Amino acid sequence: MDVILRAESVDLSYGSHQAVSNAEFTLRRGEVAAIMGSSGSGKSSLLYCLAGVLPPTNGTVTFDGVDLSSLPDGELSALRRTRLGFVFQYGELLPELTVEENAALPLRIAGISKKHAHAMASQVLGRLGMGDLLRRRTSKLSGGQSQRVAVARALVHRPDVVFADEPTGALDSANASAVLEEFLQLARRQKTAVVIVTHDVDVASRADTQYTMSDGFIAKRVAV
Ligand SMILES: Nc1ncnc2c1ncn2[C@@H]1O[C@H](COP(=O)(O)OP(=O)(O)OP(=O)(O)O)[C@@H](O)[C@H]1O
Repeated sequence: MDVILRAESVDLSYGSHQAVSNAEFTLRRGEVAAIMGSSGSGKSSLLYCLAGVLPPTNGTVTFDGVDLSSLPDGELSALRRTRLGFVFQYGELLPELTVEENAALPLRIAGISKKHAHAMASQVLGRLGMGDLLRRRTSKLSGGQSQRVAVARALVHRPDVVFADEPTGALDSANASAVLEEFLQLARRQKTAVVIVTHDVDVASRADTQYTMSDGFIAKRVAV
């Protein structure tokens, strides 16, 4: 399988504090990688570098053969919008919009017609068991339902890579497990690679590759 994302000798410092040191990371198309480690070990910081959200202090991140630091800001934002997806712990939906409108947002921003965008969103939402709630405002959803909408929004435009930071951390364990299973199944089905930051060993056990961070270093890499 070809490599979609690669980090080489990546450091990230916040002022004098070095949060990531000399990270080497390779992600193939369709691969699921988990990043584990104790609180403050640098997991989110590494994820932000990989996602092109924060530029590394040293080293390079290459997406589909392109060094992210070589892209002007506008091109980097466009790449993030069109080829990447993001899921966070609390979903971060727009409460005034419906389930369908929230999930369709990446397509609408890309200029796709409302009709087409909503058709694609409702298909993904259906796969996540949300087909009966398309017109509900997201302020009226349970935590598990909200997280499914966040997953649908991250996958709807069939990105190459989805970055997920503790995506089910706000859910109870039964709900977390169900949402995660659906998320990874759908990602694998559409060959979207996933980088998932998690504290949960069960979550990491479903990945193809597990990275463990300690004090900013990748201490271990295991192919499951
Ligand atoms: N914006 C920032 N400014 C300064 N220091 C930061 C900033 N963000 C994170 N840090 C520090 O960098 C280190 C790594 O933080 P990071 O959030 O990447 O860890 P993490 O492993 O994701 O932690 P957690 O599991 O608690 O979310 C920590 O010592 C943290 O305090």
